[in-house]
Amino acid sequence: MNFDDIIYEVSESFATITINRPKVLNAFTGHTVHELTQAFMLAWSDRSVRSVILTGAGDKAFCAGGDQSRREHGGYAGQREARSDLGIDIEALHSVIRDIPKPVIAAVNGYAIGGGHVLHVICDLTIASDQARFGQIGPKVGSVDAGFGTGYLAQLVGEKKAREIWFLCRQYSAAEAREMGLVNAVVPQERLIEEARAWAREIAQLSPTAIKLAKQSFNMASEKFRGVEAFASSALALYYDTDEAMEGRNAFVEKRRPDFAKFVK
Ligand SMILES: CC(C)(COP(=O)(O)OP(=O)(O)OC[C@H]1O[C@@H](n2cnc3c(N)ncnc32)[C@H](O)[C@@H]1OP(=O)(O)O)[C@@H](O)C(=O)NCCC(=O)NCCSC(=O)c1cc(O)c2ccccc2c1O
Repeated sequence: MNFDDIIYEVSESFATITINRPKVLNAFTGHTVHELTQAFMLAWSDRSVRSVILTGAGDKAFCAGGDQSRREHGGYAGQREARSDLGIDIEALHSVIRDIPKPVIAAVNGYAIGGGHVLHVICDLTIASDQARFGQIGPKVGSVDAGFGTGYLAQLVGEKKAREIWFLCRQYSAAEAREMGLVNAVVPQERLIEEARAWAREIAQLSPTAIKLAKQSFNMASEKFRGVEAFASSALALYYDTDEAMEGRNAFVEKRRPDFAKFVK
């Protein structure tokens, strides 16, 4: 199947999905998210695929989140075909990554920021290049990924650390991410994809049914965040309609610091 914003490949026992918008650090639009969801569905139905590797094109970024150049008051422009009020069906993508009964390995080759960070958080396993950078950025650009991006993140790294990640919007190195339990392994950039493939080959030696049951069982403890995310998406659409949220988006596009002072209530 041909895609515009992603590359979908199957070889040996695994599928590799590459977000292919390197000029904008692999930031996603509604169309990108739709294609990613379709690719995961293909991998799900292909019995030769035993795991999925998700990565980004180029050597700078895994994914820098929502494409801010497409964002306007209320959501993402020109993408009203999406079911979500936001113009991006991100919940469908998050759901398919969790529901596909095969391990999803994020191979993080650079920035995993904002909604791009949430994508790797949701993946079952994360292998990071030593050049990778991790962080949430919503409160700087007038956005928030509540649900898996907050609650499930806290399950992984602990409440204090998750709150730090969101309330300070700092970036963390691969070594720091490893230290806080956010990633499984760190390898030199040039070995990243080969390492992810080696993990995929190991998985292919194991019982697919046991893996499926294990994944579904792990998911149960965080299932409540799906409901939180649905509610949060509706809230986010209302927030995106405010001048406060637009100040964050505009500051990024205009390459200046945001000024949120006048929005304190
Ligand atoms: C990631 C960075 C910290 C990297 O900084 P650096 O200085 O190394 O690189 P540049 O900033 O110069 O970036 C190079 C080039 O890429 C463009 N770019 C980068 N990120 C984006 C982006 N997200 N959208 C559009 N364009 C982007 C940048 O403008 C440069 O282009 P030039 O033409 O000037 O060369 C830094 O880039 C950074 O902080 N990026 C912004 C990250 C960001 O704001 N992400 C969005 C957060 S909100 C979000 O992700 C989100 C998540 C969801 O789940 C949603 C769900 C539903 C709806 C919306 C959602 C949503 O918005």
